[in-house]
Amino acid sequence: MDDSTFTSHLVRSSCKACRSDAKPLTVEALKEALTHLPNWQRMTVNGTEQIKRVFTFKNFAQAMTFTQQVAELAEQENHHPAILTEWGKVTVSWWTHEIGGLHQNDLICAAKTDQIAD
Ligand SMILES: C[C@H](O)[C@H](O)[C@H]1CNC2=NC(N)=NC(=O)C2=N1
Repeated sequence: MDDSTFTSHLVRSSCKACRSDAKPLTVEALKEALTHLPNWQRMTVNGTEQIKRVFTFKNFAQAMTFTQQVAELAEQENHHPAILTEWGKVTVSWWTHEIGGLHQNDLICAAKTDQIAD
């Protein structure tokens, strides 16, 4: 599957309400997904797997506008990231609190975050 087919499927999806017994992404599914979302990096924070991307901007105001757009996405999807807004730079991290790890919802939100930045 090419990148745009994979990511346009994610962008057209919506987050599902996630319970603590929801299935985390398998290692293979995550690896495959990240080949199509190449700007996102896996990382582990206090034992929790997350995906993170740094977005760059010309100034603080543009970084803040993007931050607000990501906040609106989070409210629409009822799925919420960690966001660090700095001068010219916004760091967005997605993971699923309910399962303490990565879920399909995080891929959907990563693809939608990319779309906001494009
Ligand atoms: C009760 C409410 O639906 C949940 O707390 C939602 C809200 N936003 C969320 N955001 C994220 N990233 N993970 C969650 O598990 C989550 N759960």
